[in-house]
Amino acid sequence: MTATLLNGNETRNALFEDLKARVAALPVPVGLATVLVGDDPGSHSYVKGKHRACEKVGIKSIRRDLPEATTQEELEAVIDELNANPEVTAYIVQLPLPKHLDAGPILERIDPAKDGDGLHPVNLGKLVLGIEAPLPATPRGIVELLRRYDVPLAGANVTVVGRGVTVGRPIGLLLTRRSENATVTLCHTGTKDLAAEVRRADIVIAGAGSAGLITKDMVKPGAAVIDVGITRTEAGLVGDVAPDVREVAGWLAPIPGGAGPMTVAMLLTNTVEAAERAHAAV
Ligand SMILES: Nc1nc2c(c(=O)[nH]1)N[C@@H](CN(C=O)c1ccc(C(=O)N[C@@H](CCC(=O)O)C(=O)O)cc1)CN2
Repeated sequence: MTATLLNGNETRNALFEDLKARVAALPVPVGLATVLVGDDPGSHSYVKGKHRACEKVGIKSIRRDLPEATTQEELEAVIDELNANPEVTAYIVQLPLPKHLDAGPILERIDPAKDGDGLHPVNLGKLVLGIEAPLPATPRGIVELLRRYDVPLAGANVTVVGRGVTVGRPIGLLLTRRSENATVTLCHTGTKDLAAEVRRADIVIAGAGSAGLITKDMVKPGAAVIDVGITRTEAGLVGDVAPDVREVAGWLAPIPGGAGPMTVAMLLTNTVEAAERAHAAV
């Protein structure tokens, strides 16, 4: 068996076409801002990708690039400026922040109505309560990808590996909504038997950031496997999922070309929805 590839690049491009039409139909300009602190090459590359995507869809993009030595107070001042800036429909703070900065109070300071990433505590709370709000971009992208490829979700056993705030923690909240109806197990470094948890899953979502962690022998034949654990090596990008998993999986969202491009598509979707909501409110 060779897995069907869940093609995030193709799906993102289709979503961009839809977003382009929605942006053109809005009588108000749409603006997405990014805040990037420091010199991490990966973060620089993701932010660049977000601005390139804005250009494709017709969204004005605004950059706030700050030096590594930026203080918590200086970063808070940038957040306050973006909250007040009428050109900014939504924005994100690129994660991870340098170690001397505390991401929690920064994310909390973002105006929840301008939260492009859906990571503000109020918006995560709304997700728990089933109230409409911006959704975390990567989890939303994963659900969209699974849906577009007709991967059965209702009643599926999903094993998530990794408890990070951008993927592992929120993905269970999306997949256990009534509309998805999956059963989710969240695994982490304290999990006693990771192989057993992965082996019984119909869907595996690997976001631990540990290269090659999920091996062929751990995957149930025919399962859907979503790789979101990027490690940068000299040889290039390596995912959490070993390459030969595609020989047993039914579906595979690989790195690169799977869930990653969907993250950007969903960030732009959150931004357009914020503009539509703001316009409907006037
Ligand atoms: N504020 C946020 N920070 C981070 C997020 C996030 O959603 N919000 N997620 C990741 C990084 N990320 C977006 O910011 C991201 C990761 C991967 C991709 C992507 O398209 N990956 C490509 C490969 C790209 C490459 O060559 O480097 C792929 O998988 O095909 C886009 C965005 C952490 N931080």
